[in-house]
Amino acid sequence: MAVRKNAVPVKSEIVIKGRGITVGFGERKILENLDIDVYRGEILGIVGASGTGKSVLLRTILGLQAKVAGSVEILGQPYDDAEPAIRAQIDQRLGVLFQQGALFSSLTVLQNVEFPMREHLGLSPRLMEELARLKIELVGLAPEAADRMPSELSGGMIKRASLARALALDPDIVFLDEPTSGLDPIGAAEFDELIATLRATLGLTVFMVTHDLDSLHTVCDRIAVLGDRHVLVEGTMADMLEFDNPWVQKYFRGTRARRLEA
Ligand SMILES: Nc1ncnc2c1ncn2[C@@H]1O[C@H](COP(=O)(O)OP(=O)(O)OP(=O)(O)O)[C@@H](O)[C@H]1O
Repeated sequence: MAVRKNAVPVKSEIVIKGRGITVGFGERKILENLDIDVYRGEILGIVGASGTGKSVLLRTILGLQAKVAGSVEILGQPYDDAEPAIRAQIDQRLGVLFQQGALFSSLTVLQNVEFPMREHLGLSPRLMEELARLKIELVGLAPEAADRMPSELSGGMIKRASLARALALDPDIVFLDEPTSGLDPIGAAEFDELIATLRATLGLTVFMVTHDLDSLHTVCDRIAVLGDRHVLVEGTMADMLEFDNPWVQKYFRGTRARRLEA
């Protein structure tokens, strides 16, 4: 299924600005003096060899991982050292889909989607339920899925339910950690299609950690490659193909990549 990139982002407004980010565990530095910009409306794919720190970067931007040095601005405001009230305001504009979906196993899909609404919005139960059901529909789940427990869902449905929860507060930016991992190729392509559609219709900015070359080809406007503890290269797929680095060349021009181009 061909995915069209409907909304071409204008490279003007930076919505995530990371500068000099350094993160270490004990003596071991995972990220060092890393700079990153994410532009409003774009789908940015973060790639890199296993263990290069992609998830650590995502967690650091979100303030879930302590850094040794550096700063993070989100939506034009300092985020990492913001007052709790300001930070809570920014948090409401962010949605996150963690690698394993991370739904609350003891809550139904509906209750999972309602969870952030209950935390942040003072809505009546009826309105909250209506909104949550809309989000569930938005991500392509059947209405009946709302009343299922996470254990009763397929991998693809879990991803969609998690995305519905990530969208619960109408975020400006969505963070996705390997959203298509564990999905079969058709499920993965459908998920990519969903991301592209949501970006086009809701104007989302998407920060996506992925190993999925299909996603990089079909939905990402830009790609940032992590390596040697920082962003080795960032740009379009065409830029990746031109970049003179053995790992980047092998990754983007290797057998699996060539199969995609065929
Ligand atoms: N809490 C932690 N304590 C110690 N080391 C950690 C911790 N979290 C991550 N690491 C280490 O940091 C490095 C980067 O981890 P990270 O999960 O960000 O890698 P990744 O690039 O996302 O990998 P993958 O593609 O395999 O998911 C790894 O070596 C990992 O073992």
